[in-house]
Amino acid sequence: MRRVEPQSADQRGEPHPGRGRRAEPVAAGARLDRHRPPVRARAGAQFHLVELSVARLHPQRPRPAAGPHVGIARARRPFGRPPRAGAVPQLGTAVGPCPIDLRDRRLTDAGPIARAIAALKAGRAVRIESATPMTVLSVETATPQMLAIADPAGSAPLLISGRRAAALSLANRRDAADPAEPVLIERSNWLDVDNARSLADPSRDGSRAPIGPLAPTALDRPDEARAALKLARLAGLMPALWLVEADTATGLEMTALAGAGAEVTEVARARLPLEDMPDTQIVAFRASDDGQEHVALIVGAFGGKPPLVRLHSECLTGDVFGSLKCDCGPQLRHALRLIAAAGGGVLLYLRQEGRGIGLANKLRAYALQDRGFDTVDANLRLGFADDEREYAHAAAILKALGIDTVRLLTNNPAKAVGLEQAGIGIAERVGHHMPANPHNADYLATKRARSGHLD
Ligand SMILES: Nc1nc2c(ncn2[C@@H]2O[C@H](COP(=O)(O)OP(=O)(O)OP(=O)(O)O)[C@@H](O)[C@H]2O)c(=O)[nH]1
Ligand SMILES: [Zn+2]
Repeated sequence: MRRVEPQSADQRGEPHPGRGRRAEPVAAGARLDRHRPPVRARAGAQFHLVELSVARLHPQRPRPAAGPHVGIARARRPFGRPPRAGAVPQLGTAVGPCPIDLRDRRLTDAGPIARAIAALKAGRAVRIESATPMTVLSVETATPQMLAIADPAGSAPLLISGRRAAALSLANRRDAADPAEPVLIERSNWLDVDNARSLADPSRDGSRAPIGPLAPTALDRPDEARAALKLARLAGLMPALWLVEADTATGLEMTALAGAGAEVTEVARARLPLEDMPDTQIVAFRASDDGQEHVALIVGAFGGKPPLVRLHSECLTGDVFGSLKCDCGPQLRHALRLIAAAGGGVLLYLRQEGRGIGLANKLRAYALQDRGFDTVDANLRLGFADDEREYAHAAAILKALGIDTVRLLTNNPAKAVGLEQAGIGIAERVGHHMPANPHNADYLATKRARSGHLD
């Protein structure tokens, strides 16, 4: 195992104190694949996540050399903890350098869910460890070779979301036709990697030759199946997984814990003068569970009454490219102007692209909209709920900034409810309407008619 040498201790007090300081050797026996005690998942079930490497699944293959690793700084007093009342950093306040407790850690020592997400995206198997473990591979990313290694008997069934099953007209053939419940489809010899992908991908619904018969079968581990499908969503993948039975005795490569709660850590802060808002700071927060990096823009100085806060969900197409299909770009810029006009407040830029289904899935939804589906039905057809966003990270960031009650800028009551359930008081909901254009008028009407958005 190769390790980057620690830097000398005399760097203390220099502009980046602590970086590389006091790196300690890895404790004897410390291994990536060590088991840690389980923690209670938010849903109430106890899971570990285990990534299975090709090397472990296929012992004849030579193991790659251990990669280089460096120490990663960790704040002694996590920034994620709320500061004292009245101690909200104001503009102009120097932030940092902060005391850091440097542990020697692998760069891959990210949150457990983050590692499982990376594994699924890379086409590797992830085991959801519980009393009845479940090992899955993404239908979207697993190669035929990987599937053959993880499932040499070729018997792995296909796990899809209940909503996708309904779109495939399988719902009425299940015991419980609850769209939130995953569905397991029996393996048959025609169900190969390509056919499974075309089953999962609604853009191929109209073009693929009929495939089947599809035989839904009993699902004995619904909690694990739901957790696995949620992981696929967090990875921005289609909700379809191969359920493989790998050798659990020797298959461990990397152990992680799921459901560690919604902790966030402030990782960087800087001034970011914006047009007409020179007194703005940008703060990056990293979530401990899925590793997602969210951003807070602190505009002006706020204090006293509950600040005006906007939770903006990432929309690459609208925010960056100025897409006319939605109202995100104008909403983002107008929210900042409103916050500045109110004397200060916070905009959270949350990495919830596509209402929580990820960019590729949102673009799949757009392709369905090109074929006549509205924004809600497109999500359902893909196998997702209309809105998959959660607000625990947003609430944790607000608390880290010393905010526990807000005036929330939104037309979406579900957003206010979600934030309130995550522990933030809503003193007032402030409407946030943008004029419609010919390309988004139907979209905005659908959100009012079907998603509960207020006029
Ligand atoms: N899945 C999907 N996501 C979309 C679509 N159009 C925009 N989005 C995403 O929706 C999110 C913005 O949410 P909106 O529903 O416009 O607004 P809201 O946040 O619910 O409500 P407001 O607070 O009133 O703006 C962003 O993450 C966009 O990427 C779409 O057609 N399908
Ligand atoms: Zn948008």
